[in-house]
Amino acid sequence: MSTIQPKAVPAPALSVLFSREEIQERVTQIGQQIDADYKGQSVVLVGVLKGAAIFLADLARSISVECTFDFVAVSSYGKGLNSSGAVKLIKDLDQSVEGRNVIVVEDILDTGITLGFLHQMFARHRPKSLRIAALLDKPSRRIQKISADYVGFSIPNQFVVGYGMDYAERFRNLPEICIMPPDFPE
Ligand SMILES: O=P(O)(O)OC[C@H]1O[C@H](OP(=O)(O)OP(=O)(O)O)[C@H](O)[C@@H]1O
Ligand SMILES: Nc1nc2[nH]cnc2c(=O)[nH]1
Repeated sequence: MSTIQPKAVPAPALSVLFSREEIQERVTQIGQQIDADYKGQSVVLVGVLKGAAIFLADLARSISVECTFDFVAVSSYGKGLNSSGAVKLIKDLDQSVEGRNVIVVEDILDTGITLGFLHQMFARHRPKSLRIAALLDKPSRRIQKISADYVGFSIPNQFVVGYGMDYAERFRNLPEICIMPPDFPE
């Protein structure tokens, strides 16, 4: 197993869970699946900031059906490893999605609280269709009953960083997805 050593501070190494090649291959496959599912139609990719930004950027370039982007932001986690359980909308959609094919793009589906909240909210906008693409899924952590239509990888209960995902806002720019050791200093 390969590791990444954070440079700024003396800290434990991060072990690589998925390499950039593995991620790219899976994102390409999801893009092909979306192309097949929405052939001849257009989609709105709605990214959930900030974690999904990099996945959305790669996924969008892996699909060839007509697509537009929008972004929402919610707050739920703060800076630690555990959810507060409360979701608040910080940034709403810029444009109406009524009658559109919406794909909500998330980096990770964990307790399901964030996507449960967003799914309910988007359903009220009466889209033509509403689906979820989550790069990572941690089914063992689920509190809210929700599943993604497109899943990159199903993973066990480990806190991960990289490819958009952070620990206290750090490591979002790692091209790999790495496991954060529980004793990592804040
Ligand atoms: O299924 P859940 O338990 O709700 O967890 C998933 C959410 O947690 C992360 O967001 P975070 O609040 O860390 O914000 P970020 O996207 O800005 O990193 C992730 O991006 C999801 O939005
Ligand atoms: N960065 C990060 N955010 C999360 N939010 C819910 N689970 C995770 C995780 O494993 N990593």
